[in-house]
Amino acid sequence: MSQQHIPLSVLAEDGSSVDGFVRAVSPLAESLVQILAEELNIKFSYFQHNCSANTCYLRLNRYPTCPFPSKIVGLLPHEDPSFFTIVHQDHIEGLQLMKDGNWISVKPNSQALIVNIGDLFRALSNGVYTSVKHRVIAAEKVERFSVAFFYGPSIDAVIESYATPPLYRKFTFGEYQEQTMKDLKEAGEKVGLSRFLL
Ligand SMILES: O=C(O)CCC(=O)C(=O)O
Ligand SMILES: [Fe+2]
Repeated sequence: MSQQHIPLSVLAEDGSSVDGFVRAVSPLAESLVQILAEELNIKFSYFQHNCSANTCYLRLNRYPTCPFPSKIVGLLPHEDPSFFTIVHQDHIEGLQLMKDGNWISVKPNSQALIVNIGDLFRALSNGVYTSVKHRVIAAEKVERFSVAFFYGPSIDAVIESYATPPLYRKFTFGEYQEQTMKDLKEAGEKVGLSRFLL
């Protein structure tokens, strides 16, 4: 597969479809974060302080056709490292979610958006919101595209469980990213939030 990461701050307001997507999804992300934060009594100012067009980004995913779809995964199983992610997929099946130990296929719908809670909201909400493990399977005959909008903070943002007793120790987003890189290098996979369990 190929991926392109674009920080929102470098997107030109050029009327392109990527620009249009960001302009439609950014206010949606702001509304969602207000609703999710209010449920937990977390102040919206926390997100206003830590998240901006310099810290949120788009990922453009392209999954080329694959002659051995049963042997090759399009995108490896992972939880997103953001507060949450808003995904727009095309009409090709491929995205799967882990539920009760089984992979469940998400019915493709190019008229709908998918919202995935990421590890940071899981930690902040003390596990009330759950980051769902997902992957993308490869397809033999058709190419697939998706766009993911990652609502995340700056590297110095402090992530602290809002409830007591906390399930996770306090950490910065920078620490989380460093740990992820280390795990990818040493263990070959992302271990994720369980590294920060108390
Ligand atoms: O392609 C998809 O449907 C999901 C993409 C995704 O999970 C990601 O970019 O993190
Ligand atoms: Fe993802």
